[in-house]
Amino acid sequence: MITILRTIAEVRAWRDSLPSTEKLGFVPTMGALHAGHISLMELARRHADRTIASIFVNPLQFGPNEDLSKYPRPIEQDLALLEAAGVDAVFLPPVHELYPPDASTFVTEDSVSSHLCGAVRPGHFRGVTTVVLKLFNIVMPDLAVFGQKDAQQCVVIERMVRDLNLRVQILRGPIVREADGLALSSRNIYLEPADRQAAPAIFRSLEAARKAFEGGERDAAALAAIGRASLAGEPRISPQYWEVRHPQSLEPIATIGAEGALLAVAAHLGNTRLIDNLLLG
Ligand SMILES: Nc1ncnc2c1ncn2[C@@H]1O[C@H](COP(=O)(O)OP(=O)(O)OP(=O)(O)O)[C@@H](O)[C@H]1O
Ligand SMILES: CC(C)(CO)[C@@H](O)C(=O)[O-]
Ligand code: BAL
Repeated sequence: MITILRTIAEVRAWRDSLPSTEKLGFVPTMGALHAGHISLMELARRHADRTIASIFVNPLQFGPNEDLSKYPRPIEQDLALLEAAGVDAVFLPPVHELYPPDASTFVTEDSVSSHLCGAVRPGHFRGVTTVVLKLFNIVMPDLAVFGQKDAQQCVVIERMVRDLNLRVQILRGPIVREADGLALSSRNIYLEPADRQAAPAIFRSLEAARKAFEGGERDAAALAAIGRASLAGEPRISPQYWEVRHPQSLEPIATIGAEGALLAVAAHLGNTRLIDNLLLG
């Protein structure tokens, strides 16, 4: 049976009960679990002796006009999926357990957070770094797993771990996709049928740029133009950004060199905002 932990004290007692020789793997999530999340649980299980997940829809990373209140919360189904995946424990804190009403200490990463999603979701990564550091301090994992689907989030967390000397190893899990290429996301359930049909055009636009890269194109502006033109063919999709960036600094680049590049897209389909990306080189 999976152990359900709702308070910080319960997590600490569970953590303290583990043999000190055992390695603990941690997978933070916002729930509404799908096969992408489960692949991260499996990755954690392969690299650790015990695995703990968290499910917490973190209010601090949602903007005032975002989908915090309607974010899906199918908790019984999530627990069944975690149990079936062989996860040992799950932390399900209520909001007041993590955020006292007068909380006044927050974590801000000032460089890689400012690009891409950070530029269009002000305060989002401050919410992510704050909650992830808090979760790390509560769970004290040896390793933590994040999905490449949220590529910028991976870069931000890796930077925080480096800059703050956190003793946790970060692993990235590859993007799990539907058969038609759409990256799995908890937000896909918001899509109207016609938007769901249109959505794989996002991945196709990344693939179009990858094909050009494999054909020898190294000019970042040319690759971005190919990706944007491909996406422009799908009228139901309104791109927010389609960028070619340095994979670690997330700064714009002119030419793709030995370090490769991150192709990153965010787009709206109706009221639903989806992101996707692809690493080159
Ligand atoms: N398709 C996927 N493949 C691999 N990992 C994923 C995938 N989707 C999400 N993840 C990862 O799961 C972790 C928890 O993410 P989260 O709970 O926000 O799910 P999500 O499906 O990305 O939801 P959202 O729709 O809010 O973006 C993150 O590390 C995220 O990168
Ligand atoms: C890492 C995370 C669980 C922090 O709330 C969230 O941003 C997510 O689900 O990717
Ligand atoms: N996986 C990203 C969480 C968010 O969009 O808030």
